[in-house]
Amino acid sequence: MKIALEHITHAYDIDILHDIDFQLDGYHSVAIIGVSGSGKSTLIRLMSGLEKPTTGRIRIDDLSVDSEDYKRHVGFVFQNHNLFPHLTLKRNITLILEKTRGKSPEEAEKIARGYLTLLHLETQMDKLPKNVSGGQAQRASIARALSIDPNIIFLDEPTASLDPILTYEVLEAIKNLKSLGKSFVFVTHVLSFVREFADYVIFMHDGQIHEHGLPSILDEPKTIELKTFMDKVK
Ligand SMILES: Nc1ncnc2c1ncn2[C@@H]1O[C@H](COP(=O)(O)OP(=O)(O)OP(=O)(O)O)[C@@H](O)[C@H]1O
Repeated sequence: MKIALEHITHAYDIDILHDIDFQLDGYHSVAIIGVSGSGKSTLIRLMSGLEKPTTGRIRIDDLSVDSEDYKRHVGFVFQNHNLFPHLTLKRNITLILEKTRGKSPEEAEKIARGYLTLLHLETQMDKLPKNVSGGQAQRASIARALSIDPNIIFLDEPTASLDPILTYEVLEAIKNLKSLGKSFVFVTHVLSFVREFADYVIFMHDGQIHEHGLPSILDEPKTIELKTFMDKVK
């Protein structure tokens, strides 16, 4: 995956991201870490094209993140599963495939079943989100993100609302997706997962990319801010 962040700033009522200028090429699983409020979610939303930066330009795999071509080929998994509550896990997927990808009901059913099975939800697919565990619902939302056959999947703290056992379950499921040959950009506080799954790490501090490098930066932080962060989350 090729990431080009060109002088990105972003403000809500105050400035959140401050002139991020950053290029990366050749990595497939990029973790974004940092303390709460450092701008991780904002950055991943901008990279996925969900929101536009106040100034600057983002290109990923040589496509502007504003372009329809880019948006059609990215999936996003939110902190909470964001499934439609009145639809079964399976229908949450088939609806999107039918409405946004022009799939026939039969094709959509086949794709949904395939990804739900990959995420070990074959016995849960006809249930409503409220009738499955938080981890199962989150795995269904990962299946939904995969179902559109994205090149890149963005995950914003996919286990934020889960207890340690469900967190483990969801992170194991994500690890198993590595063989699909997709790229991943994810925000997480679970450093053991970063060490196992990421091939590159971005550490955000105060709205900037403060330190970045291979996962080994976690063991040998160069800045006091990353060192302090590591001491806190250990
Ligand atoms: N929609 C919004 N409107 C106004 N301010 C926002 C909005 N979204 C985020 N912020 C503010 O922007 C700053 C960065 O938020 P962001 O969610 O990107 O940080 P984060 O590092 O992902 O934090 P967390 O780990 O708590 O999710 C915070 O101060 C937050 O309050």
